[in-house]
Amino acid sequence: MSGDLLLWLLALGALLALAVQLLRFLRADGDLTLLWAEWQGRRPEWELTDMVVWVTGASSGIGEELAYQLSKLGVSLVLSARRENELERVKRRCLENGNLKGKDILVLPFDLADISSHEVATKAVLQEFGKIDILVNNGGRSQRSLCVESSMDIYKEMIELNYLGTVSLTKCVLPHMIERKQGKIVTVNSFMGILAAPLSTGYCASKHALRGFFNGLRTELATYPGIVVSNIFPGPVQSNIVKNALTNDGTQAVHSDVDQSHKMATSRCVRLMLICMANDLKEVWIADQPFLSLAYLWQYMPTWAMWLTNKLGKKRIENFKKGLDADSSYFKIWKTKHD
Ligand SMILES: NC(=O)c1ccc[n+]([C@@H]2O[C@H](COP(=O)([O-])OP(=O)(O)OC[C@H]3O[C@@H](n4cnc5c(N)ncnc54)[C@H](O)[C@@H]3O)[C@@H](O)[C@H]2O)c1
Repeated sequence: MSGDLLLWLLALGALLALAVQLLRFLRADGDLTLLWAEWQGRRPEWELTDMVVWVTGASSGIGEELAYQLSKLGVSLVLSARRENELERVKRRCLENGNLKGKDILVLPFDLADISSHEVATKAVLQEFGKIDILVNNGGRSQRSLCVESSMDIYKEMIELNYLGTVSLTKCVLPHMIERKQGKIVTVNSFMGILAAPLSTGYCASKHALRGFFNGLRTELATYPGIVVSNIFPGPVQSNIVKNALTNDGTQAVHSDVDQSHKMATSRCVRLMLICMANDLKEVWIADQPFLSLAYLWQYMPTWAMWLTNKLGKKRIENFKKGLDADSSYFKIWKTKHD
């Protein structure tokens, strides 16, 4: 074989490999480290058993699904949110479908925004189970309103609930983890903590603040390698987040029956969250395309990303003004199903 032909064949092979990787990326629903961990890393079924896991926002959406998947792993669960009856419903389903007994699940209602309740809640968990292995800071609320039309109450609530509530609960649990020199602090952030979009200025601010806080905290805990701080950044996921979002004057709600078919299935998002926890990953991105690509664009080519987001943002505002879910009508073609 001539040297030229060999070179051509090698180049063709490299191009094919590149095309395969590109196709893979187009179907990816998580960042590359996370997908590698899913393929080659530790399984949640091996790593997360016999642990005490405290999940906030466990009455709905991502937190509720997390409770169901964790209950199958044989952990002890603490379920928190404000509504006790909803938490009891989740507990019943965990017992029906999981491997747990009644004594393995503590229902602990409290308001995340009421930081005076956090110390008492933490003591209650320690009294019941004697330790906290994983704190999942998941509880939170979104926003659907334009800045010029939003009252300051919205910005106050976003910061008090999403940011200060999470910081406060973490500060209550931290001394216990430091004493044991181990633990995982897992925070459900959002793509809105990496990028930004119209209608969510207060929400974006609270999630960007969380990213800064936990990245800073991790550096302070460098002398405790057994304490892992993980930030999880999901894109759009099926849940009640839009239904419960704060609007202009701080009252509920956008609209009750939103089409969520363009969003990632809650079960898939939670499975990837468990992979993150089992492998002690520090930052993970979870989203279907094209949302995932948008995060990469914001990270590596911010000026282009902002130009594109402005274009898409116009449609987002139009949708909102028509009473549709802001993202519902223009990302459907990319939907990939995982259920
Ligand atoms: N669903 C998405 O598209 C998406 C995307 C990125 C990030 N997130 C984040 O995921 C987390 C869970 O949201 P979700 O999508 O499951 O929404 P959801 O509305 O279905 O669930 C939110 C949970 O937080 C609880 N909560 C709200 N306010 C509270 C308060 N004051 N005190 C205690 N608990 C409170 C709710 O009761 C509920 O259990 C949130 O932090 C959200 O910002 C969601």
